[in-house]
Amino acid sequence: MAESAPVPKLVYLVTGGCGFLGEHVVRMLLEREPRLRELRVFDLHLSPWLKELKTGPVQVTAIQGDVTQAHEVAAAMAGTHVVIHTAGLVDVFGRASPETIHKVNVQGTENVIKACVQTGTQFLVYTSSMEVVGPNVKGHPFYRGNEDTPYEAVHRHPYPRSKALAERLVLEANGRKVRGGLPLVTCALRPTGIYGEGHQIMRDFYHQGLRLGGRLFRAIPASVEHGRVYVGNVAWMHVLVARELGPRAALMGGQVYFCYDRSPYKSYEDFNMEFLGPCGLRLVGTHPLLPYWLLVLLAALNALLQWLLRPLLLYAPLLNPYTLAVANTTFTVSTDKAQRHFGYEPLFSWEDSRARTILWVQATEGLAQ
Ligand SMILES: NC(=O)C1=CN([C@@H]2O[C@H](COP(=O)(O)OP(=O)(O)OC[C@H]3O[C@@H](n4cnc5c(N)ncnc54)[C@H](O)[C@@H]3O)[C@@H](O)[C@H]2O)C=CC1
Ligand SMILES: C[C@H](CCCC(C)(C)O)[C@H]1CC[C@H]2[C@@H]3[C@H](O)CC4=CC(=O)CC[C@]4(C)[C@H]3CC[C@]12C
Repeated sequence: MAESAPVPKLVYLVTGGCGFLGEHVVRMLLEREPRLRELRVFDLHLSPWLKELKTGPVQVTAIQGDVTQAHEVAAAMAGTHVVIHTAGLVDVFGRASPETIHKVNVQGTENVIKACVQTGTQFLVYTSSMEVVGPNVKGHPFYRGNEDTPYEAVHRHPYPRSKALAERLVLEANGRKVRGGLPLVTCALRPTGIYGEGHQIMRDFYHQGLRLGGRLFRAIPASVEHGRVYVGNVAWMHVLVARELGPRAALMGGQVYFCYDRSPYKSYEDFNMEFLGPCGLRLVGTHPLLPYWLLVLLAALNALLQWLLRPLLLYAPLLNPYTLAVANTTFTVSTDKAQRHFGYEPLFSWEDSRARTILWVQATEGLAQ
């Protein structure tokens, strides 16, 4: 007898579902999670493309809400089986205050955990970050590391600090009893630098290159490798983890997984050129054009200007002491933990990921910045 299709019965909620990663998670769930009955998309700002999704067989419910408001989170989560918590304030440029970053990333995550307990949501997938590990303030390289590689994780910047605190809360919550008496099963995914369709910083570099007459200038030595992962593969990992947390709770509960695929190890700038090159940009210099001490000085000057100008305007350039340190420290992962624990294989090859990203950069040409 032919096997019948599974009856869709699960309700998922994606926080931050209108963000760069969140949108890919939402679309991936609709494409590849046959057990889905309803998908709730929770975000501070709802995107217009959500309307297009409302015509399919899965009920898509858009919920405008704020993760820092416990009652809004609890109301949105009532009756959900799985929550994928991607919402966060991704700010390493000094746009938001450290307090706001903490509030959204840590308190927001606390609210999600509390809501799981209160409403009986049994599965929580948290989008953490490689930044939870490093690079640390000492600039130690993390070369082809995995989830068990010893590394001195010391953070001073509000963003990695907030992600580390939030991740700890999520992992500690594993096993806590939720409403109805079942144990909460949690796990955290740590993407390295995500790239792909919708990546704002890639778009910024592209427009910067266009303004500079089709050129970008090398600032970081080509020998410094930076881990990158395609957004579609990160989304796919979230979908798989959410699916497997139930059947493999004993193995996966309370675990962390780096998000990885077969994107090549390269410096941040050389990697970007994989996409920006075919779009007509050129990276000038085989070595950094400015000496490192001068970049350090410029980064410090930017930080000072940011502080001085704050009462008048927001000055938040890409170069600051923190971004320079991250870009200038080798951080790459090499692991198969996700494959061993829940059968993850990248859904998109490097060639596909590259082609999709190039098409997207080309399509952004001429768009307002
Ligand atoms: N972009 C990257 O390279 C990496 C990102 N991550 C993590 O992935 C997650 C998603 O990041 P991206 O998609 O890049 O950022 P994003 O800024 O594009 O998306 C974040 C989403 O969260 C929403 N959000 C922010 N504050 C909120 C609040 N108070 N209540 C409800 N929604 C709120 C935003 O409106 C946005 O739609 C974040 O948790 C981030 O820390 C981790 C590693 C790398
Ligand atoms: C903006 C940086 C590159 C500019 C370098 C300069 C000024 C010399 O040209 C980006 C270099 C590395 C990026 C970060 C990294 O990919 C890890 C991240 C993980 C996250 O969770 C959030 C984003 C980020 C911190 C990412 C941010 C931009 C860079 C610092």
